[in-house]
Amino acid sequence: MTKKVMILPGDGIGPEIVEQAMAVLEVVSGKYHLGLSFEQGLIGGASIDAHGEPLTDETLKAAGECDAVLLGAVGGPQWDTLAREIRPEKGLLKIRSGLGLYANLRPAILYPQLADASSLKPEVVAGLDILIVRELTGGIYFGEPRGIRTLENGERQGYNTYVYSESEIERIARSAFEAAQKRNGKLCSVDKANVLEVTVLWREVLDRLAPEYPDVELSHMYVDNAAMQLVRAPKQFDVMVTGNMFGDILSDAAAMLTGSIGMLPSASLNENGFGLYEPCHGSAPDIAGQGIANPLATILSAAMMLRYSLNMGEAADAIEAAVSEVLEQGLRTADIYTEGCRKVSTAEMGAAVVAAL
Ligand SMILES: NC(=O)c1ccc[n+]([C@@H]2O[C@H](COP(=O)([O-])OP(=O)(O)OC[C@H]3O[C@@H](n4cnc5c(N)ncnc54)[C@H](O)[C@@H]3O)[C@@H](O)[C@H]2O)c1
Ligand SMILES: CC(C)[C@H](C(=O)O)[C@@H](O)C(=O)O
Ligand SMILES: [Mg+2]
Repeated sequence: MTKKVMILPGDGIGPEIVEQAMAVLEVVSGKYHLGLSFEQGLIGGASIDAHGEPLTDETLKAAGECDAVLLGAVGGPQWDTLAREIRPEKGLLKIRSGLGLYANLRPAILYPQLADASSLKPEVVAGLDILIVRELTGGIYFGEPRGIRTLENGERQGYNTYVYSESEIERIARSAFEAAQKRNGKLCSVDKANVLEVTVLWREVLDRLAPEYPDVELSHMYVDNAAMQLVRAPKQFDVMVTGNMFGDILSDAAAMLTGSIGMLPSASLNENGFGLYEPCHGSAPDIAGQGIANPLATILSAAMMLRYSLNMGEAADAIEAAVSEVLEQGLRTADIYTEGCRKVSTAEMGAAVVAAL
């Protein structure tokens, strides 16, 4: 039985890090007889250059017909001047929305070997293991109307709409409650219910569902406080659930607690468990082409793919153990480098994970 993975390397460091993750997948596929096969596609600027649009309908369809998708990153300054509709990031939004990938799981886990690389003091982050559950196909990212209009006085005005329907809130809330049940039974919902009606409704829906999950202790926090608490005392959190934009911002902040954004993987799932897997970071144009990007977030995303979408938990465990092993050996890409360690390139890090497997 073969499983087909759509590979979308994207732009910037995307192809560099995806190459390492594929090498890791090929090794585990052989070792654990997983029968993985791969199909390559274009997304982001790479697709704009080839087809004039950031994701073609054909690639979207092909991705949906695979068993899972592994993505690098999209975007870069060379496409910034294009019309808003054909920006590379639109390809990412199109695949998330087109495949119904509303549940974005972003685990921020501190590998103990990286305690010194964290932005916080080792004693504040030791043992950190947070799961951010971010709603990914709604909220202000997708709300209509949106655009830039000219007012009667000739001034231009930009506008977006922050909307969530009850059903959208309910399904992401259930994903978060269920995740909390599998972990430590603690769920913090993050909103701005002191100001925004859309998140008053968000809070109401969470409260309404809470009795169905008596083993989960639900709390609420305003997003500004949550940002502060994340960098003050992050271990108070276990599972956090929030909307699209707050989740985008909080997960980048959480990344630094683990040492680097280059360590944060993600899974984006639809209601059937079909998923797209990608690092939380972007295409890092400032270091693209230098061979120094950290491939571990992508490699860990590949592990999440094996676990969540392909039912290959043993191989996922092996990849995570191999990542831990290379960190134990003192290998560090530049972003997680601390004194006394050995600085390695993207390719060396990938090869070390393969060797550890
Ligand atoms: N999922 C995605 O594809 C995604 C996510 C975020 C940003 N973007 C896009 O990427 C482009 C650049 O955005 P940005 O600079 O704001 O964010 P970014 O995440 O690309 O980079 C932010 C900083 O983190 C560093 N960094 C990121 N990933 C790294 C890695 N694996 N190893 C080492 N260092 C790493 C970069 O060098 C940079 O200094 C933009 O076009 C943006 O829209 C895409
Ligand atoms: C590139 C952008 C559209 C994307 C987002 O905002 O979701 C990115 O920042 C992310 O976190 O995956
Ligand atoms: Mg982001």
